[in-house]
Amino acid sequence: MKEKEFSVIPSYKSSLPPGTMVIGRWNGGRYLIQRLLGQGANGIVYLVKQVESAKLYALKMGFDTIDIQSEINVLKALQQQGKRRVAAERNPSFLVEVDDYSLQGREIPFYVMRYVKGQPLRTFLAQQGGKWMQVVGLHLLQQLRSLHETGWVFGDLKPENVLVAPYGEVELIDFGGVSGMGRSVKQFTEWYDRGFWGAGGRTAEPSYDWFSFAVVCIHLLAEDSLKKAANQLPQTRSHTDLLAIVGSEPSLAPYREWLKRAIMGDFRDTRESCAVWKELTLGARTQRKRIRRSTPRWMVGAFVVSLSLLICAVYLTLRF
Ligand SMILES: Nc1ncnc2c1ncn2[C@@H]1O[C@H](COP(=O)(O)OP(=O)(O)OP(=O)(O)O)[C@@H](O)[C@H]1O
Repeated sequence: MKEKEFSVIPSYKSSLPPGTMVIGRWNGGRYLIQRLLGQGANGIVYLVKQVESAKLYALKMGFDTIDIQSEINVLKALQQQGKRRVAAERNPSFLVEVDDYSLQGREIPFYVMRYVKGQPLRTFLAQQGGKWMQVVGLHLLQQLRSLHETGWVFGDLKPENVLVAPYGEVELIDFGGVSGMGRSVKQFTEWYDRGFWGAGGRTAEPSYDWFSFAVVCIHLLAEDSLKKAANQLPQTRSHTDLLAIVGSEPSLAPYREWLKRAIMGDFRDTRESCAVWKELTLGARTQRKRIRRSTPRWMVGAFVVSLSLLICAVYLTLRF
């Protein structure tokens, strides 16, 4: 697993102020820093304006050349595959430019990517409500599906790596953990790692991502129970704890069948996992609608009373 903490932060790892102009050493691209978007173990991400086009982008400066280069390689490969696919369903131009920036005598590698206007998954659900998991989950699985179908596994799937736009569209960010199918997962985070739960190996395969996504759901919808289970000793901790949470937490009820199958790695492929998710969540929604649409009891009562009064009135009129 990658080392995620730094004891002393050297100046090139601290963020640059807004207004700083980043000029690429090799391509000469000019980007004006607007603000910091986020900072992780691998680098710092800024919102920048490309001077030539005045367009907004996200620019990531890496702390480690090898790490950022492997991230760039994955993005490039995905880009190529995106272009090759007849109608690349998504905008293929995620990666815009790769270059180095000279700062205090150091060459800092950076890449420019599409700016994703969205909120981290946890913030989005906290603001919009847990029910949105149905929509967001499907979009996320569809993203994983296109990744898997092109031979990649996301690996380090966790709430921080998922940005959600206002209508629930999802964008995965941080491709540092993406591994080719069949290789070893190169970056992971304990709770979402199936090895941590003794539920399987760390080979990059679709089931690795299904498992992580299942834990993401449990984390966001039943956090206390997950914390309790994760804090057990490694000898006692196992995926059966996760299955028990899934079986007992009411907030997970709409996803129960999907979660159990994901934890057990029990889908044929990610296409099937999308279909099952869709069926379960759509099923739950139509059922709710049906219940909401059925005629309220008071209305039925009122109708019966009015009908009886009408019959009496007609009877009395005819009689006299
Ligand atoms: N394309 C983007 N558009 C908008 N915001 C972004 C984008 N890419 C990254 N961010 C923001 O920057 C933060 C850090 O980015 P990223 O996760 O790529 O860094 P990292 O160093 O690889 O992090 P980690 O420690 O999770 O490995 C993200 O959590 C997100 O808030």
